[in-house]
Amino acid sequence: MGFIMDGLDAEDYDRTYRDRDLLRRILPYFRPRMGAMFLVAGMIVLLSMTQAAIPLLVSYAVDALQTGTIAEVGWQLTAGILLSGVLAWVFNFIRQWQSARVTGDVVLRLREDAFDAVLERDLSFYDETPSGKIVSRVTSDTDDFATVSTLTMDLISQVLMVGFVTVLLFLRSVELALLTLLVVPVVIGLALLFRRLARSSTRKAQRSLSRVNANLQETMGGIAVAKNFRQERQVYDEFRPINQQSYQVTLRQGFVFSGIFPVLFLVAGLATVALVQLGGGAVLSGGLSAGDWYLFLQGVSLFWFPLTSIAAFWSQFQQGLSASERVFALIDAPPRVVQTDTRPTGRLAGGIEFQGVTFGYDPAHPVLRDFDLRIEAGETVALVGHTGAGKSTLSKLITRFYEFQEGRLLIDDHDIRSLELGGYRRQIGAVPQVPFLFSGTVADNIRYPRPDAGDDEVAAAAAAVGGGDWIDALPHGLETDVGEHGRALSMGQRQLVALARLLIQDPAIVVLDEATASVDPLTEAQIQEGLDLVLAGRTSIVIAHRLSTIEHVDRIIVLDHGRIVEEGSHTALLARGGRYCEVYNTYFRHQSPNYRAGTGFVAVGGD
Ligand SMILES: Nc1ncnc2c1ncn2[C@@H]1O[C@H](COP(=O)(O)OP(=O)(O)OP(=O)(O)O)[C@@H](O)[C@H]1O
Repeated sequence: MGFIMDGLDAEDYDRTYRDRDLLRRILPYFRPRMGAMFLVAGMIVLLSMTQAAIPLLVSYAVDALQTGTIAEVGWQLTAGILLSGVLAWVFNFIRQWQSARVTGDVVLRLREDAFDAVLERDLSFYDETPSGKIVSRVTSDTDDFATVSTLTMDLISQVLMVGFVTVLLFLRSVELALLTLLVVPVVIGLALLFRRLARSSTRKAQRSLSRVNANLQETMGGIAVAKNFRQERQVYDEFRPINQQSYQVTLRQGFVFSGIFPVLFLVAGLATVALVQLGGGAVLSGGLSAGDWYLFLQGVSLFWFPLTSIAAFWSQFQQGLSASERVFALIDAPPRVVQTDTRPTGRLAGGIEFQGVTFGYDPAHPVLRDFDLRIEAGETVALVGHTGAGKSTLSKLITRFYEFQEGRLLIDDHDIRSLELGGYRRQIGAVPQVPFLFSGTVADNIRYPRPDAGDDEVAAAAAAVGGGDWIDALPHGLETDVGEHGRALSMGQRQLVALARLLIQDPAIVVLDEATASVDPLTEAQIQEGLDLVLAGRTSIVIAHRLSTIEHVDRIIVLDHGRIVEEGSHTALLARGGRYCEVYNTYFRHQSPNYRAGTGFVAVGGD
């Protein structure tokens, strides 16, 4: 079938499934509802039979009119038509109801699996895939897949109906049946032509819509910056042509979709004219009864409807199949971080050793080459270096968010790949520059790593960080709502919450990316106190941005282009006058209370 990635650029993990494989992936979702599926199939057969019975009964009535026997059989035929109508309604109701249940169940489980797969993905997956695209796989793609199941059931019902009508027509008159069948190639030709037009216009419409979504997402994400620079007009001007393009493309799609039915009806009308003409002549010459003639005229429309709807929904059908392919590709994407064993970690001491590690986000362009570094258990290490030096990369390998290509990374002398990942991660406290807070209260956020932590524990952790004064500044203390992403708290407060959260987690290793955003001196002092408390007794790797941190750590590691160029204590490195002094002059010196602009650079005597 060669499914096409309609409207979405292929991602790295996308794959093309053979029809057989796709079917094998799809079927298990329907299996638990087999009973309901059989019921639906039964209803479809019965519905098609009762629907085909109505024109048949009417044709008998027409014959009875012609032969003058209507008075005798009229009421029976009327009752038959009424009964068929009622039964068709009942069968259709059961069919729709049951298929809605089946489809609903399938989407429910598919979406759960897709969401589960998303949660299991490595961090690299999130770096590489725009979040909007992941969301659309879990939501609209699973919906599109549901459309396929509904359409498949409709399709089966319509094909059955065509089958019944064809048999009926042949039973009544082989010539006229063949004449009716003559229009089939015409319809199929038109359907194929339409399929091509519809698919191309649908794909364009999807793409233009995803451009609108992407633009909206970016605008909302950067709205503060846009407002700050008073760029609302420019943002609007950028949005307008994208929106207009979407309008034009959707209009074209509407034109194509609305164009096909009049054309198909025209062909149906021409076929009906031919049947009226030929059939009417046959009735007059006595070769055909009036009832048969009526049945054939009805047959054309009974025939026509399924064929046209198969044509009309073909593109939707394909779209749904490729949607299912996208969802399964997401579920089946192989993890990059692979553990070779599940060694229980117990309580880690926290020793870390990189042995000849080579790593690149893109393996062809390594960020770290043959990298060696040993961090003793309980040591506090500051990583410094210019932007892009590889500081965050080191922390991402320690947190096991990324897989390295060569070398070994040892944790307490055990290969990191041999550890039970869940247990290991629970012992790693990672704090990003801008701590992420989830919607809820301050207390909820502090409790996040250990939901069973009692109120006392949470209050004690909050009070321990920075002396706890910061809690008094919150309108409702620990019960203050943090707002979306913690926006209702100041940057300093968010950092304090993150530190209290770390106390509750009680990790053996802390990986902390210090905030670059400056906070007021009081909060700064509170954060410093909090840090001292949180880092004590743990192995800590701090991507340092504050002078007070680098002055107090056990060892500073200066990175440049993924290599260690210097290491030692703050005073020793300053005395050496090497690369550290450059970094110090650039990033830290101005934070010193003795700093005067333009004076007092530390002499750089190194390379
Ligand atoms: N997700 C990513 N995908 C591809 N390349 C990346 C990714 N993250 C970082 N890099 C690249 O890896 C190199 C090291 O980046 P890293 O983030 O480790 O630097 P850093 O020292 O932490 O810088 P900064 O202080 O600016 O955060 C850079 O060249 C960067 O472009």
